[in-house]
Amino acid sequence: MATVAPPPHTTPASNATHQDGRLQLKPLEGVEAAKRAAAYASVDNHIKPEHKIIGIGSGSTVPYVVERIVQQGPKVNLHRWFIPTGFQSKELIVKAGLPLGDVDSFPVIDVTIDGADEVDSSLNCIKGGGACQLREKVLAESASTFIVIADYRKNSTILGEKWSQGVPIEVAQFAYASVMRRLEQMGGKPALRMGGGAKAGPCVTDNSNFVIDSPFPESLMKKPAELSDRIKLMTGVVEVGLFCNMAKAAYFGNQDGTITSKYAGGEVKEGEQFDVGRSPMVA
Ligand SMILES: O=C(CO)[C@H](O)[C@H](O)COP(=O)(O)O
Repeated sequence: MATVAPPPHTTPASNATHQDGRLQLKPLEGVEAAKRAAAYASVDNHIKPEHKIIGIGSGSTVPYVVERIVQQGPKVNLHRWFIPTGFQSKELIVKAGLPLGDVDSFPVIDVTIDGADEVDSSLNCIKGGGACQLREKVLAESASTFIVIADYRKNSTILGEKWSQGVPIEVAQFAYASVMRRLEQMGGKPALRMGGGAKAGPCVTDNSNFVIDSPFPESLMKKPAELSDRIKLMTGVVEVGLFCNMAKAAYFGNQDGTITSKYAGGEVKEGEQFDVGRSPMVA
């Protein structure tokens, strides 16, 4: 673990207000409550005081990771650096008043925690729903420990079971049409991701590339590592939103408030109670 000096300008945001030793949190229910529980559990189990370089993923579940890290307190956070996986992730770190680092300065990361669009029974993930998969995969690979968090909607046996939008594939703008054609030839149903109402034309990533989303038949999706390698070899493909054999653990928040956790060795813990109101135990 790197030893780092506290940055002079950073003052971590204050913790959630405490009353009689318990956190006063915003009441949540449904999917948001599930996301928060998964995120809190992942931080409590994997972000320890000795962890100084921390990768922060992207998406709507990761803000709860940052919230839980802030609850660990400025004493420990002032001696850490937090590495973002894109613009949204950087803003999360800065607005939380946590020390912002970059992967150039800290190429070796202790722990990266990130969301996922879907996770299979072997912890292979579809990622890139927010078009951040390139930087996310760099930080996932650079981390000694990569942890995935999600709500119950993402917990699958085979990829593609619940996430129907397809595998997000970041491509060079110049090459998108030829990659689309190659993906069709291998059985995909590719679609160029558009910018949505806010932007006429395609979605453009933080790296100035396009994203193609492509579902594939189950015969291909049940061997995600092979599929990822085939796609990655196509000229013009920058990164594939399949994260295979990378996650050490995945935490899912359930509808009933419990947590399901899956581990790289195959262990699964179902229905564990998790009390989000209990303040994190940080030495
Ligand atoms: O890969 C990602 C962005 O590219 C996100 O981590 C993934 O889309 C999950 O997002 P959310 O937490 O909002 O479900």
